[in-house]
Amino acid sequence: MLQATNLTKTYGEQKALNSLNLTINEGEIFALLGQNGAGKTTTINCFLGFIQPSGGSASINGVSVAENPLETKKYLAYIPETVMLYPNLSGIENLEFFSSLAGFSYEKDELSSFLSKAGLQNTAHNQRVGGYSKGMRQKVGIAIAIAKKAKALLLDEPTSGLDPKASNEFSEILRELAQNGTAVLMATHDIFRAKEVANRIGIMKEGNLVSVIDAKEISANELEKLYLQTV
Ligand SMILES: Nc1ncnc2c1ncn2[C@@H]1O[C@H](COP(=O)(O)OP(=O)(O)OP(=O)(O)O)[C@@H](O)[C@H]1O
Repeated sequence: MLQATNLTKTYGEQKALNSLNLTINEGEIFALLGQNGAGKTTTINCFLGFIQPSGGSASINGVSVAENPLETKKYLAYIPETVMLYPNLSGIENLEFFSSLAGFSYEKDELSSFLSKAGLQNTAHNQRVGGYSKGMRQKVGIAIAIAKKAKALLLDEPTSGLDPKASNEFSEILRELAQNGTAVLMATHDIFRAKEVANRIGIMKEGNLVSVIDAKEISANELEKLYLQTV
């Protein structure tokens, strides 16, 4: 579903991303770990079409992002560290607006059911987003992904700043989305969360994907050791 082929991004002399080869299948959650500056956000931005690769390609559902950015955006949902929403609109109104941008028109009760699926408590659906906690805003981001029927979900440090319970709930919902066939690529600094939620974990260093590990085959402690040895 998500495929990087020799994907490279250079800034002057510096290789932010060096010939990345990676395939993430439907229903799979892939977590990218790596120090600040390792190339995680660059990878995500290439899939989003926010930056043009210097070489190689990123494709989604077999379609090249660089050649067909409008088409590939239809397959995608993106959750950054802080989901940007309109603070004066309610959760439902934000969801209505962002799903309409993606070409979907839903009744209020359908919008409400997407927010519930994303784990947002019913009492919050009609409240202004300006009063939401960070975790509640992230859940609206998930609801947008559900409403867009995204085939691929890209997340950049989505649980940073969430309390452990909110982070755990977030992971549960990611797993449900994956079970329904979504391919998930998540950049994170949270080794424990990566181990808990992902099927495979990649460790990046200086633009290179240096290890890819099956999450079932490693404990959180072993993963931390491997991470520290790698970066
Ligand atoms: N617009 C830019 N101009 C020049 N260099 C850039 C630009 N964007 C990113 N870089 C460089 O590319 C490298 C990879 O950055 P990237 O943001 O992908 O790292 P990251 O792994 O996401 O880090 P973090 O964990 O801090 O988010 C870094 O060395 C960064 O300085």
